[in-house]
Amino acid sequence: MLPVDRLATLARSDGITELESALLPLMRMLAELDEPGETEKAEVDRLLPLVFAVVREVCSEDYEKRNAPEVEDAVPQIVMLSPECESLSDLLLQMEHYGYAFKVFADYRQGLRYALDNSVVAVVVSLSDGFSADIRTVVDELRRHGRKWFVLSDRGDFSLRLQAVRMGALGFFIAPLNVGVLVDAVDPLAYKARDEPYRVLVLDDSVTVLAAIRKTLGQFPNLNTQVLRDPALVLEKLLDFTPDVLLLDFHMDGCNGLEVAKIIRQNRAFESMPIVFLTSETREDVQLEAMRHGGDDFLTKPISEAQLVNTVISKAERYRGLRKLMVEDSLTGLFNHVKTKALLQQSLLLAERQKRPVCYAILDIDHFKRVNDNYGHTVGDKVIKTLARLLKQKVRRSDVVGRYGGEEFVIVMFDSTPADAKARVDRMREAFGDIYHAYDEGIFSVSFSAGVAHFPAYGTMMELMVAADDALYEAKRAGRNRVVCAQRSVAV
Ligand SMILES: Nc1nc2c(ncn2[C@@H]2O[C@H](COP(=O)(O)OP(=O)(O)OP(=O)(O)O)[C@@H](O)[C@H]2O)c(=O)[nH]1
Repeated sequence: MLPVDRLATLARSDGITELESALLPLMRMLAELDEPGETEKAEVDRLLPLVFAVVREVCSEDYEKRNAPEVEDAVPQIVMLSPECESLSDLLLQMEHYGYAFKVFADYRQGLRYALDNSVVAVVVSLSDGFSADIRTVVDELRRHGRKWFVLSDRGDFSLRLQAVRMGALGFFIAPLNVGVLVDAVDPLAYKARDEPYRVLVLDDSVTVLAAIRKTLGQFPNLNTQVLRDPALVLEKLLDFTPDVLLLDFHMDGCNGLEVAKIIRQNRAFESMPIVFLTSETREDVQLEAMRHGGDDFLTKPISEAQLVNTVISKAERYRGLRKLMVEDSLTGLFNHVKTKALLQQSLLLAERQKRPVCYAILDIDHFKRVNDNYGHTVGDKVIKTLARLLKQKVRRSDVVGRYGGEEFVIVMFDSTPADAKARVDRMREAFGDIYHAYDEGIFSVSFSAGVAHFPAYGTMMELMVAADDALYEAKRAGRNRVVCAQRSVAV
């Protein structure tokens, strides 16, 4: 095997698709050669810099960071300074179910030291008698060290609220502290939206153009740029990289950008992905024709850096916004039905390729009609939102969690065995059952039932979904508040 072929095989097995794509033209050329002549040597000289550029990118720290395996986030911590430790044990348990570690200190100085020495999301300071001198010192220190803090008080008069605001309190709770209110206040601090860089794919057969665009866009940490020279690999690359914008050369060897755009648009998944043509074409009729066939914009070569960056960011931003609206369920912010199914399909394709297991769970809140009938639709909606938040906090980053409709949710767990999936969904079920939901006159709790099915034991998406549904039905029939696994095992 030639060294270049070996390198490509390694790149493929390690999932470094950029390197594999960069090596392909070189391998094709070498495969056809007996004796390299001057033209071939010149071609090798032309292709090698691209390979080296990819190797440099792959070896960079940034690439490692982007491709690093997932690390589970640490459990976010809330510190409570309150003389009434015992009465807070229930709140402590409830906060744990919402995914928080909750520490209570009766000794305010000790609590302060803990909050300063550890990474805490927020501190709740209980005032039994307004802001005493001691409490003032404590909150001054919290403020000086940039810790976020809230007041908990049994009175909420204007003058006390004013003092709290002046001392930098982020919020004011009236005792007894309602867990839902506390979670609503601290969630945005603990789970700041992760701003993933926009993904930009550039398809151009000129190494010089690719290198120049990569260099310009590479200066922006909010852009993750990958390049491709071979149009034949574009669909695979789009599936793999799912770019937010594609920069597409208008004139390439063997085919033109318009034809590539038409092929891309024939795939539903890429119907609305922005395509920006890179061209030296200035004729209006050609540009209009290209727009008619799915182009969104033109960048005329030579492209100014400012114009390139502005166009890429504005197109990617709009597409992300649009996609968010299209894929999210409006009540819970989870993936909606259509998107969840698409992601399940994607996970199964990947699992098949990589010979890895996937578990699919379907969850349904028990006797939810009664919740609506007894406490009202608004309270019912809150219960749905609470379960959504709990699931979001309990799943791994690689899992997919979606609202399938009504009071039904699904979780797709990649690389998960049935026993592992069942145990995890069971923990979610227990946590959900322990949560108190509030209505006008008191509190109540609810449970959910779930069915879990395993791929490849159930080898198609339809089989998997039907098996999980049947298992859910079985869980309901057996008395609810339980998780049932579909029983078929993998043939060895
Ligand atoms: N509040 C609220 N209720 C909803 C929503 N979507 C569906 N529902 C209600 O959810 C209830 C589902 O009830 P059923 O499917 O009969 O089942 P169930 O009462 O949950 O009983 P089991 O599933 O057999 O345990 C219906 O009353 C729907 O009106 C929603 O978005 N908000």
